[in-house]
This record gives sequence, structure tokens and C-alpha cells, in this order.
Amino acid sequence: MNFTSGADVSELLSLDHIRTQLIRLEDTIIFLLIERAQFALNEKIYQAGAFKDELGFDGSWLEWFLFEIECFHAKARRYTSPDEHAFTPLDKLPQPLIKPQALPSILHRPSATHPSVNVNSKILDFYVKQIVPGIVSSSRLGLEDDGNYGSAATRDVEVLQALSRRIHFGMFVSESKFLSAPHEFIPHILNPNPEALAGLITKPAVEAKLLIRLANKARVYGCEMDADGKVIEVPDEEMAARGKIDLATIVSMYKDWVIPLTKDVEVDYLLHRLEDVPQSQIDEWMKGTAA
Ligand SMILES: C=C(O[C@@H]1C=C(C(=O)O)C=C[C@H]1O)C(=O)O
Repeated sequence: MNFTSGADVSELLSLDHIRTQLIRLEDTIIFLLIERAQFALNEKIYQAGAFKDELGFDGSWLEWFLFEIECFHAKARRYTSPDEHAFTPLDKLPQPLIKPQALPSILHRPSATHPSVNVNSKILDFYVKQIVPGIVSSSRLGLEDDGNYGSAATRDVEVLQALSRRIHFGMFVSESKFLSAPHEFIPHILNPNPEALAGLITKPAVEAKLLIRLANKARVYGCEMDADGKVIEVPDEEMAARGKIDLATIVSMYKDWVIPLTKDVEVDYLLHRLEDVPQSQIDEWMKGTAA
């Protein structure tokens, strides 16, 4: 999302604009997964303490990569942008070396007592346990460990950052939906009802269209071509072994993880949406029903 200081907030919060960003992120995530799929599983990089003697770090090689990369990015003020969420707790990251950008206020930020929504620990868990094993086809590579620990972890961090950005976009989706009909959401926020809020934000037709589009993108982006540039037709079930990526893993990743976690973010954001909001504003929004 382009957060230049002069950006028009109403444009940034239009649901169509946000959905366009989410569709564009599908391309980024598919291509980054294709890059990771070039390397073997290298299970050792996900095992806590496997490199403790070398690194003096209790976590896994990947968690060490995340920490070191996020420390550098934090100094460059990455995590002062509302669409960026670190996997490392913010209090363990260095302060920015340059002043934060003067960004338009888009999201509702209740008092500091409520930490921003962050589901990165769940993202890391499903990615390591479900996604990596699904996309690295040892049958294609013929080995489980190719020793490319740095390259594999670098690709993993890129995928994790893109997945985090996509899933936490749920906050912008929620703000957009809330402002378009605050009176629908307010009763279920004042008397917290996550199920009712989930029902209001869920759009089955949008999700169904996404999964079809995603499969088509994975087929096209993951296809192989011969020397003449002619596409080598491969049945979906053989893509893992003969293509660049396993199509089923990408679709199930969105269906079983990305979309549900995005909706969790949407609901969690809404549950805190009225904190620090004056009663007069809530009354005004509720009057909107009389209009
Ligand atoms: C993101 C949205 O909210 C929900 C989550 C979706 C997703 O994660 O792709 C799609 C539709 C909705 O169920 C949206 O309405 O676009």
C-alpha cells in the first residue's frame, strides 16, 4: 500500500483499492514460493538449537535469520509503517535511525495499552510445518538436505514477510468495511460477538473467486517451457515433480491458512475498534441507521 504522506486516505481505504493490493500480493507470494522451492527441505534450519554452538542463539537458523534481518530493517524504520509487522517482538528490535515517515492516519489506533494485532507466530508455525514440506519436492530435487541453508532461509524470510503483509492487510479491510456501515458492527463490538463480526466480514464469493484465480496463476507462473518457449503441458498432480511449484499446496495454503488468519485479523481489529472513541461519535454512527 502506497503510504506516501500525500496519499488520499479515502482512496487508500476503498475496498476495491485494498482488494487490488491483495490480488497483487498473490503474484508476489507465488513467485517467492517458487524461489524457495528450488532448494531442498533442509529441515535442520527449522530445528531450535541446531546451530546453537555456532550462533550462540537458542532458536532455529530461520529464527536467527528473521531476528538479524528484522534488526536491520527496524533501523531503516520498516516497522513504523502500519502495513508491516515484525516476527521479532518490537521491544527486542533497535529503534529507527531515521525519523518515521509522516504518514496519513488510516487505521484506528486505540491507546498504546492495546498492542497492534499480530498473528506472525501463527504464520511462522503453519509455514514451517505445512507449506515448506509441501512445496519442496524432494522427488524433484532427489535430496532432503542440499546444504543451502543461507539461500533457503533468505527465501523463507521473503515469503514470511509477504504472507505477514497480506494477512495483516485484514486491518485495512476491516477499517474500510467498518466505516462503510459502522451501525452494523457497533452492537457486536459493544457486546463482543466475534462470530457475528466474522459473519459480517466474510464474503464467500470473493473467497471462491480468489481460489480459482490462484490455481490459474500457479499453473501459469509455475509452468516449464521448452527451448522454443513452448509451454510444457503438465497435469496439476504432476506439477510438484515436473513444474516449479506444487499447485495444491498453494491453493490449500490460502484456503486453510491465509484467508482464515486474515479474517481473524479483521475480527480482532474490529473488537478493539471503539476503544478510545468518544460516545458522541458512536451515537452519531448509530444515528446513521435512522438515515
Ligand atoms: C479480505 C476480505 O475479507 C475476507 C477475507 C478474504 C481473504 O482473506 O481473501 C476474502 C473475503 C472475505 O471473506 C475481503 O472482503 O476482500
